[in-house]
Amino acid sequence: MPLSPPPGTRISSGTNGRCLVATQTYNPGSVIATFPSPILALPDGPGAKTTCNWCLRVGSPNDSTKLKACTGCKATVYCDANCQRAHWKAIHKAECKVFNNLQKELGKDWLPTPVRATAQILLLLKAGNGAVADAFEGNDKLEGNVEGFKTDAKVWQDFELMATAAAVYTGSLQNEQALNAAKDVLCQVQTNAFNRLDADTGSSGIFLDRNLAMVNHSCVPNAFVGFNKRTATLRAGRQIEEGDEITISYIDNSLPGVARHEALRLYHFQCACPRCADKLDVYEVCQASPVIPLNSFSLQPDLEKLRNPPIDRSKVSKEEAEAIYVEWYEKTNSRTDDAIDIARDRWKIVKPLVEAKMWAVEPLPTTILHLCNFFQTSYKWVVYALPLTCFLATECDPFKLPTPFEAWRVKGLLSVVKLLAYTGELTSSGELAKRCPHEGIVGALALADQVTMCQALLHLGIHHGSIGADENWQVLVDARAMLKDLESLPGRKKESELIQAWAKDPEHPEGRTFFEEEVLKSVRELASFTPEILDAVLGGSLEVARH
Ligand SMILES: C[S@@+](CC[C@H](N)C(=O)[O-])C[C@H]1O[C@@H](n2cnc3c(N)ncnc32)[C@H](O)[C@@H]1O
Repeated sequence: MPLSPPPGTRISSGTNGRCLVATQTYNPGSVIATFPSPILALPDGPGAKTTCNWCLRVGSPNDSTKLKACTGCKATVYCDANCQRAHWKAIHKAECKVFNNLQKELGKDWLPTPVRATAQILLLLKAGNGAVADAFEGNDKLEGNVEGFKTDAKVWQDFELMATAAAVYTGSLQNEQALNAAKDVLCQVQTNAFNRLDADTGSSGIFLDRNLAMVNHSCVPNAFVGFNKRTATLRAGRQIEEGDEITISYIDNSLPGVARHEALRLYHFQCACPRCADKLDVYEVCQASPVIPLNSFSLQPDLEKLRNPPIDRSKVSKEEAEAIYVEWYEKTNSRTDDAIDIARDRWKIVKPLVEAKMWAVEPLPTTILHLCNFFQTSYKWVVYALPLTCFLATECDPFKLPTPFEAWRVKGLLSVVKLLAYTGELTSSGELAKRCPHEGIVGALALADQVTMCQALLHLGIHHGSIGADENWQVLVDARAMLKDLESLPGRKKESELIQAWAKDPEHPEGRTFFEEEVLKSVRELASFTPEILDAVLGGSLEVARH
């Protein structure tokens, strides 16, 4: 069967191989296509025992609906009999034997993700699955970049081992030709499968759909992909005109060039997008972004600031910024010692970016996020995480990701809500001052209407989350439930009406003033403590408990 591009698109061929082209216009956020029947959708290696192997729901320890193991191999788990039956029919009937042999012969009960994915494809080919044969062996087969992978001796050695393992476990290793076929499949999987990064849980798995795999990469893409269970959705990130090539980013495109090019090595091409060609940093990409106006309904509605960020470029050149990233990564990324010691060493490295106020240039936002995560795991310091999340949501994320409906922007907003719900309780029980020695934070929270703040942030998160993600995204479901609870609180009629008026029309005069006075002002005040907290904690003058 030839490729069948979704309605509203066509497949074209050019210098970058095949690509997907729009045959109609798409507005920012509109769905271009959904892909509900992937060839591969599996959890990461050991995740096979903690994630439903069919619908990919991640189990959690406090989950009331426990995942049940396959009684045959005990190596895969499922939500219920329906998920198990569907997986059995699709692949597990053949795969169950593989896991059984693996346990008998090697005492192992999981396979590394690329090995399991390759094994699944080999089993489906063996069973005569036509769609899989078309995708992996037909005239229009998936790109594998085999010659490219061979040029890196270390990578190729790993690939030979993984392909051999998949061929042995599936009983396909009859001869040299069969081994080469397994290597081809592995290369095709590596080139075309998506890391199914789950914005709820962060846990990933992989996903491969033959038509979705036709979308090429750009570091300034016009579309993005989201995952929900076994379905991928391709959405426009900005306006796409008829005839435009649809592009997505295969990597974290907010990273500096040096890191993006390293991540793209796996795909064997030199990216020639404007971001790479003109060596643009995040601020320059943001300044040129056509979606800036969408931020008028966001926590950074100052569009002028997005167009002219208050940074001092004379303090750090682009080359220096890239060198900072490399030093940060090489010196601290693989360390496993005390989180605070690592964070302090990172702080020394990122200092020039701080002086230049380039808060959105990586690795500065990640350095702040790591400290924020550290605070959140500590009973004594958790309140300090609030200013940091406010800062990330106003000074980092909007510049890194100017599209306000991207899942990570929405998640950033909702992290502020979670912390406000916590500090709100501490404030009303009179515990806040006892728990938090920072007078500025305590004072700001005493004056703030934390319920109104949560309510406004939930409106923002629900509005943008509904554009950028599926309606049943758990983050959205939870946000809606929380908003409903807050809106039913007694004695808050006036506040609720004003926030609802603003949410309906961000230019509503009283609604907008109320949002600016009661929400933005407090968020900005809390965020303003961040540089000083970072300096005190990471500079070493304020001792924090170690883990
Ligand atoms: C997922 S496939 C995309 C479809 C591919 N063009 C094809 O014809 O099958 C990924 C491969 O497409 C090519 N590719 C994707 N984006 C590219 C780009 N921006 N420039 C050059 N090649 C690109 C690379 O060979 C990459 O490994």
